[in-house]
Amino acid sequence: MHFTETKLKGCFIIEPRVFEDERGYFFESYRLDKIQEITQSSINFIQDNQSKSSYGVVRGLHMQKGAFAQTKLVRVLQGRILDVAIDVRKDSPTYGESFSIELSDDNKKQLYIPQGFLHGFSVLSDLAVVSYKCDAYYDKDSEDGVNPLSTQLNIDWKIPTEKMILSEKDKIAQDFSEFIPF
Ligand SMILES: Cc1cn([C@H]2C[C@H](O)[C@@H](COP(=O)(O)OP(=O)(O)O[C@H]3O[C@@H](C)C(=O)[C@@H](O)[C@H]3O)O2)c(=O)[nH]c1=O
Repeated sequence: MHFTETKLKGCFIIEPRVFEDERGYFFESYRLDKIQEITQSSINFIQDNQSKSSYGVVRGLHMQKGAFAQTKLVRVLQGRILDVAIDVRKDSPTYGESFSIELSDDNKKQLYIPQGFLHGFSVLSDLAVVSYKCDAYYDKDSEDGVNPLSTQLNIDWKIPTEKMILSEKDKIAQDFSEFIPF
C-alpha cells in the first residue's frame, strides 16, 4: 500500500499493492494501521457508504461540520469517477483549492480526505459504484454543501453541462462565495 500526499496537506492518494496470477488478483483494500501511521492519528472508520450512479451524475459538494465532521476514504468498486476534494479549513494556506483524481475499479486508487474538506465526484463511465468509509456517523443537521457548479471554484467535472445529473438538493445548494469556512 503506497501513500502519496496531495498538494492539499493531509489529503492522500492510496495505491494498493496488487498481486495478479492466473486466478485474477488480490489486494489489501484497507489497512487501519497504515492509515493511522501515515496520518499520525487515531482515526477510526465507523460507517461505510455505497452509491451507484450513471454517467453524468455529479454528487456533491458535501461535508459535515461540528461534532459530526467526517474524514472519508473513497474508492470505486465498479466504473470510473472524477473524485474532487476542496480544502475549506479556515486557516489553511490552500483554502479554496481543489484536488481532482480519477478513481476506478481498474486503477484501484483511493482518496483519503480529512475533515475540513468539501467532497464530490462525477461519473465518467456508464455506471459507477462508489464505496467510502467515514469516521463519524451521518447526521443530517451537520450537513453543509456547495453547488458543484460554483463559478469561483471552476471545477472541471469532465462532463458536458447538458449531460450533468444533480440531485435537487445539490442544484439549489449555495454558491461557494456564501460558504462559511470549516
Ligand atoms: C450521506 C447519507 C445519506 N443518507 C440518506 C439521506 C438521503 O435520503 C439519501 C441520499 O442522500 P444524499 O442525496 O445526500 O446522497 P449523496 O448525494 O450521495 O451524498 C453523499 O455525497 C458524497 C459526495 C459524499 O461525500 C457523502 O458524504 C454524501 O454527502 O440517503 C443516509 O441515510 N446516510 C448517509 O450517510
